[in-house]
Amino acid sequence: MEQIPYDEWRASAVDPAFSEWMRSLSEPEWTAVVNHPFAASITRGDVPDDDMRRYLIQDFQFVDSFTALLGAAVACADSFESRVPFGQFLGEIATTEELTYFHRALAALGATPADMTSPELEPVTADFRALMDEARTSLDYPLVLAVLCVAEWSYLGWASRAEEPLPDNFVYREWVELHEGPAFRAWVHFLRDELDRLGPAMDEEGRARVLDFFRRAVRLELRFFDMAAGS
Ligand SMILES: Cc1ncc(CN)c(N)n1
Repeated sequence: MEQIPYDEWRASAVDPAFSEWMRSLSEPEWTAVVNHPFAASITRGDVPDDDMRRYLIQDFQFVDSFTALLGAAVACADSFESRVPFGQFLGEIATTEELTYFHRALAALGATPADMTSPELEPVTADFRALMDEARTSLDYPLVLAVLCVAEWSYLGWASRAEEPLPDNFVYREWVELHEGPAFRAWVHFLRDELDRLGPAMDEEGRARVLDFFRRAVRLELRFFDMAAGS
């Protein structure tokens, strides 16, 4: 999509938020992620076991780098008020998502301990980890935010399309619930608000850099679901 400078774009935008500028410039991939057939299949609970196992094994490796990236956000956020939500979410991910959900879901899907600790990384998983590591080692708060925001906002996008009743099988139901609901919405809201606060004060070059990380993350989200779907 053509890259319209933020200042020009916001003059006529319905929602002039910086995060919305980046999201709209990440089409058509953004819409392809939130409407991805694999994600829709999760919400219905009808992913074949082998595919769900492969996806979660790879995602556990994603979550490892994602957790490190949250730590970087605590370190490089520009105020105490901004550090706190990252610390809170870090605590949740380390208990709910990592320790509980992944272990139970992968056990239910027949994964071995080696699948969790040392699986062969799919190319997209390695590329996603490399992007998160690049953002983490930059310790550049807007870049860290861009990658975190894509990961969480896009997941809220597909998970909020789930129809009630959610699947009985906890592997699917809990994965949807982890990415939906008031607390997760507030978290995504916070990430977007932070970008919306910082973006307008940046110069064009700085914004282009944040946009580049945002777009790369969106493309990786799409490749990740494509990998999971075996396409
Ligand atoms: C690939 C991916 N992207 C995002 C999320 C949401 N934390 C995730 N678990 N995995």
